[in-house]
Amino acid sequence: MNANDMHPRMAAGSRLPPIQGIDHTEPRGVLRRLELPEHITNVPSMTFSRDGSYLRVVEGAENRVTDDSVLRDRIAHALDAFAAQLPPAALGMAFVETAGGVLSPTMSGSLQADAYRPFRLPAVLVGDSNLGGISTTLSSYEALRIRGFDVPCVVLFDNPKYQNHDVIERCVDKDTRVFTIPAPPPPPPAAQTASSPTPSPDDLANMSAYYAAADPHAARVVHHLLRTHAARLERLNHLATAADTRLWWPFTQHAATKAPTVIDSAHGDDFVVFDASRQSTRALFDACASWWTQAVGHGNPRLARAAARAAGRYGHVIFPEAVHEPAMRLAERLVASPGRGWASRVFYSDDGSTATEVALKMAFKRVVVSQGLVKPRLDVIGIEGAYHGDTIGAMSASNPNVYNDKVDWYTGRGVWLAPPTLVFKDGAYRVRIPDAVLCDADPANAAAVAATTFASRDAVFDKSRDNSALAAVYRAHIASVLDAAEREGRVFGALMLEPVLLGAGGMLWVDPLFQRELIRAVRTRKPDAPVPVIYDEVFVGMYRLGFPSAGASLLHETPDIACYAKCLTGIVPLAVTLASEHIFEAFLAPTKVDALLHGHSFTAHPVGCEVALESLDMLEELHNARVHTPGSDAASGSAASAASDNQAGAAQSTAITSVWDSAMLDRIAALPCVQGVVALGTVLAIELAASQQGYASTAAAKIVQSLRAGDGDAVFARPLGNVLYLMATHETPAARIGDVLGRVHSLLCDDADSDRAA
Ligand SMILES: C[C@H](N)C(=O)CCCCCC(=O)O
Repeated sequence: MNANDMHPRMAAGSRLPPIQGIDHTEPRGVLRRLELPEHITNVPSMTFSRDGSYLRVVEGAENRVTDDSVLRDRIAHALDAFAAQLPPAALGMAFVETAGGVLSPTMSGSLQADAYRPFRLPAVLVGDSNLGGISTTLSSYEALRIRGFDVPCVVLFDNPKYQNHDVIERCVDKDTRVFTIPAPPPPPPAAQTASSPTPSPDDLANMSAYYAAADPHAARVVHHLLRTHAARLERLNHLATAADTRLWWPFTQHAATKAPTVIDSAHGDDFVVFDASRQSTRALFDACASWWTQAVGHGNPRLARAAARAAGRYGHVIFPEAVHEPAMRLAERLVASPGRGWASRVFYSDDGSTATEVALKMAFKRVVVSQGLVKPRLDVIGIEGAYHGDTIGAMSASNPNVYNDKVDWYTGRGVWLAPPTLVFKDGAYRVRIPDAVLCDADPANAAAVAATTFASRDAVFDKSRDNSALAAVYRAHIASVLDAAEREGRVFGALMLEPVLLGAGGMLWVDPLFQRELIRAVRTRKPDAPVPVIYDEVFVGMYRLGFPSAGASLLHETPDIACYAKCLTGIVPLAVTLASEHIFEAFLAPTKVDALLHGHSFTAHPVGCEVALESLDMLEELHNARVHTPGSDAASGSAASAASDNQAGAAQSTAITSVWDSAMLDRIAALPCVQGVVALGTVLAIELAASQQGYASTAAAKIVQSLRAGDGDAVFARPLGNVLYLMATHETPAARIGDVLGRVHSLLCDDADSDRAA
């Protein structure tokens, strides 16, 4: 039976046998299953035997593939070579065969399932029909499923003695079929094979007869694989065509949407998206870190296993007046870092918005109790352009802006200060000071401070700036705004800020000196009952900028309350609000009604807590690796605060690093179409010069679309108006970051040329 007996369009099949790195010729070389066209004989360092069924890996150092990416490149090369030789519109079936078991190590020491995961090829699991085979088969099965593999079928030899397929069939998921194939005849006695390595004519005849008999069974498996493949294509096409008719996307104008991004899976830095025009998938670099949540890469098996073990142990359990290990261990971990030196309590909720809602309730109660107020109308002190979430309470802590302009219930409840911001442009870090701030400057040095620049990122964060003229200008401005507000009878309930970087507000780098002066001003206004300081670190926390707490490390001030989410887990919704003991004590009273009557059904869900613990482990390992890598930026030490030293132990005195290549940043920042660049930690923001600034601008839309096109270097980014921002993880290879930056630079240049030509 040859290939197109299987499927009218099936032209050929190929088989890439396992890579064991040893000389491997199978004496029973009669497995002539799928003929390979003559010209596919030599793929680098892989030699197909003439009969096309075997790969001979010649012993030799150059062939010991000890790097998974090299291994994957070679397999991709072989598969592309096979696909390329198929007649147009013909269907081929290629099998990449592994050996030694799903979790056996490759040359690099990684587990096979992890090494092949980026391909996420549908897995045909060869089960074990012998005693003990049910457990080995199902363990392998679960190991594949937990890593996100589709396993359309499990195939095992029929063994009437143990009937393993029966139990296996009951235990696999509904999208997996179990097939049995007649077992081959026993091999000739060992003596015989030892004396003559070539198979005896009897054995050859037996095996050929066996294969002929097994063919219909094998054909059933191949038909099933073709059906599941066709069904998968159908589902992906349905996603592409129907998504826009059923889904209601957040932050999306459906009237203006183009074809949706059909994400078939994700791994490492990439989405694997379905390209309906080619009926195939391609990789797309997730430069949005899936709304700023990704820090250790997609499809990470350690996180998947953490979720599975907690799901298995607890599922979900109620939390009020209860405790479970993951929640307790995580709370202790968070109080130690980022809460070191100030936090004592952890309140769990579901997402950034709810974490900031909880923070506001905590701060307001503290003020009411410490200042003996009764039902006051409280205002937050905040920074213009700040974003604290999409729930109405969290929105009310932001000044009127594009995100709340169309929200009918929105009532801004605060006093907001226009922030001085920084960009890197033309070789220097330039402070952009709003007129509102400058008008409080002593005219003598207004001009001087207005043109403040810095030669290095570290200099911007240096505490020695506290004695600068600009600090005095900031102090004067802050005092005048807060005095004016209090004269209007405003009562402050909290200072709430996103340390260092306003995310949704346009990736604005706020002058850390200004935020520090604001914190100090608020704390010294009523020293006996200071207004609580809230750090909304939902975006910038958890090493997004390179530190567990960006505020503590880069502003050199610790808060009273802080919120974390996003990178805390990376794969499941979980948020925390950390608080210091004096905040907690405001809720202590004989009556329940004075308690914090706020709680979500899945508060402190064990899956989220366990995943967060694993995520923190990885983030700290990556951080320590960065800090201890000789010659890395992180190792050189700098303006990051002494306070940070008390954050997560001694290792913390590190420089403000950026994963983005500084030479390429210089070139991008020098482009006329670029107003400025901000590169902090894993975040890069490119502010495009545009007549319309801000979220409503469409200045970055074109380059975002261009970036998504292409194969091999396509990039998924989301604009914030005229700001194109990109995020990487702490694991993203420098070469990949270089490719992405190169692509952005060339598109910006093309854009500039086409604008000039227009
Ligand atoms: C998802 C979460 N609400 C968040 O942090 C998003 C901020 C706003 C993003 C605006 C956008 O991408 O269009």
